[in-house]
Amino acid sequence: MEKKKVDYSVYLVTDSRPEVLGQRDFYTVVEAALKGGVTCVQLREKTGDTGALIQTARRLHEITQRYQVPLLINDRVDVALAVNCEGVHIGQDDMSLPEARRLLGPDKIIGVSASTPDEAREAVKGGADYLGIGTVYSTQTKSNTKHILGPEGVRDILEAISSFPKVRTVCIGGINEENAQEVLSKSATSKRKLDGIAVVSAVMAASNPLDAAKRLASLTTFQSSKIIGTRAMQDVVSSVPAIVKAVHEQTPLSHNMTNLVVQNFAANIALAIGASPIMSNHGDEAEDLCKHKGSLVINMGTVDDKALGNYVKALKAYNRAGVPVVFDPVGAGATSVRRNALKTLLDAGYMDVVKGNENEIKAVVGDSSTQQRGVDSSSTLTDQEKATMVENLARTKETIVVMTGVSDFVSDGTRTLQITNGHPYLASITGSGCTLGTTISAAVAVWPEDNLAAVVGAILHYEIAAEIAASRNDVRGPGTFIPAFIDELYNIRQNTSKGDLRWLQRARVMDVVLTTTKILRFANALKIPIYVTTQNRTRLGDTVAELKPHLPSSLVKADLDKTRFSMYIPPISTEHFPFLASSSSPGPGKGAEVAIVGIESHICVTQTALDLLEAGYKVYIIADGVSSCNSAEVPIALDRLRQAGAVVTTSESWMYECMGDSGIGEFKDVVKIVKDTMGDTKGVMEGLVGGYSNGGRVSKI
Ligand SMILES: Cc1ncc(COP(=O)(O)OP(=O)(O)O)c(N)n1
Ligand SMILES: Cc1nc(C(=O)O)sc1CCOP(=O)(O)O
Repeated sequence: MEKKKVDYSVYLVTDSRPEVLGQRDFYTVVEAALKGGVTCVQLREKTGDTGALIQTARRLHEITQRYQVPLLINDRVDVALAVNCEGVHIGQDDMSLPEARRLLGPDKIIGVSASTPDEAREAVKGGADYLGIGTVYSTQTKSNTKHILGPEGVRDILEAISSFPKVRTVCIGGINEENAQEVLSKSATSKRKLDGIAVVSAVMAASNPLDAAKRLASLTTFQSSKIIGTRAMQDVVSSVPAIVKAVHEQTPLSHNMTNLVVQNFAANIALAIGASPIMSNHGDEAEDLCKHKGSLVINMGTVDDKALGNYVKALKAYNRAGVPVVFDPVGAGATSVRRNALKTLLDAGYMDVVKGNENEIKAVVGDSSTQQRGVDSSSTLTDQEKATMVENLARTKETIVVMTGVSDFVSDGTRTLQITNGHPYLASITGSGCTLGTTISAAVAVWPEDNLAAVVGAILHYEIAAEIAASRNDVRGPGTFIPAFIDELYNIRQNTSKGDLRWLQRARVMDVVLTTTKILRFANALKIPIYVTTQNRTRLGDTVAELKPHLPSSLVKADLDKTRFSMYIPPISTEHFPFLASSSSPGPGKGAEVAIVGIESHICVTQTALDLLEAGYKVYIIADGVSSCNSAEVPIALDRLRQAGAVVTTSESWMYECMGDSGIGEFKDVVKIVKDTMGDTKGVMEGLVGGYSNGGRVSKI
């Protein structure tokens, strides 16, 4: 058994104690686990004399050999030598690694336990073949565990050994069917991920060890490259340089099954961004190609029956290998042939990213209201509707959805971003949408920990290159744009690899405005007056476009530009909200309530709230509707305002407080708003739990 080829994906560590095994026969249980798909076995016996241990090891080795699975002995080099099995696993307090290597020789496997980055570094430098990284979660199986690492601690260790690509890694401690995928995906870094999970009780104590092993094997094989969780938009954008650099350094294989029109262009784009393209439309080749751990693009631009069969074969092969697939349903709504092809492909497997223009995404959703003409990209939806469509689709399909257009919308079902980079020349050349798919494929291949960030990175790389190319003096139209575009894709990745990130200053990414939209829809339903201000409009920009449909003139009582940080400026302060204690002018009256949403909680929101409180008003701060460029400012500002007498609450809580009674006529409308925005609210609130708000604001970088 060649040690380099050992599969560590489902690593069984045995335990023959009755509290784990019950009355069952030890060998029968291990053999059932092997039948279920265990790929490596460690004999771990903490008691008993050496003679008995050698006997057990010898018998177990006969079994594991039949399944061509390596047997390793926990702690005991002497026993491994006596039975001539494949190797040992040693802990930090056991025989030293150099001594074990001296006794076992270069061909035997030596695994070493690591619970810190230092221990891991030392073990890999000392020549360990694999690391057992633990303890991940608390466990009943081992009493003297040191640190509970969680997936993040495992990730730190993987990070620490990123320059040792040959050493293999498994995690151990409390791993089971429930948490296996989470650990595998959350611990992955851009450079490496775990090679497997090591379990004791999840198999040894399972009522059906064969099925338990089978399920664990399927979880590790289908290790998805996506993580659903909420991070601030800034986190997504801050990963972009590392993503572009990772493509440059890792040269991932981008396997394109694409239409005849763009094959050559797609290969050139892949090379320009640093990927390694292969244009293979033969489904049977996928089985070999997916082993390179790159990614697959299925672009159904010139689909026919034969092509469809090939796509299905390739999709299944990549899914089996857990390697990402980017799907471009070109022209999906145009003909019944394409609609059927779309259905076949969606039923055949899992797509990590679905990318299309508005009509194509509508076809994926199953909306046949628009008859698509060819592969055109006409638009009937508002930005808000597009954002909602990609978000809902991403949530139901548990994938990343990209809707391209003048603005691109990207969502993982929780985080929804709008990107407004690019240049009209992209719409004047053939294959620009298709080759964006190629660019995305390279990014998701190197950035498994966050597919959304990978997709955003790819879009920014692609669209900013287009902007820079279009602004060059030598570009006079779409024809001269193409070579300049390829050059700029190349320049961006070269510059990024040298740390020059000036290109990224052009990024225009917005978190789709979540809470403020909800609050405005609510204000519309209940006819609550709205006051709008902007801070130095000419320099910092107008109120964001997404909010405009929710700002009818009948409700907007003031829309002012200001330089003062507080919104409490004339005529708001003089006519609408006069100082209650001294003013005799008509105002909303004592006890009138004002809810505040908006940006820079520690500046404008704070100053406005303090002024209104001083003037005698009851002030609600909608915590999930305020933000700051520096997220650490938000909780400090909210604390201060709470102490000053403001009510700090959530959008939903405020809305129900305003209504007071489900008997009111508008109640049904409000419930609909709450339901429509449930996903947004969840995402924003998860951000808040992390200590800050990223909702209700527009952040530009
Ligand atoms: C795969 C794997 N990883 C870690 C351990 C723990 O080994 P060790 O540190 O020697 O502790 P004991 O379990 O032997 O007390 C392991 N056995 N296997
Ligand atoms: C053998 C072992 N080593 C650990 C470490 O942290 O190094 S935890 C552990 C026991 C793992 O058992 P279970 O999968 O039943 O939780």
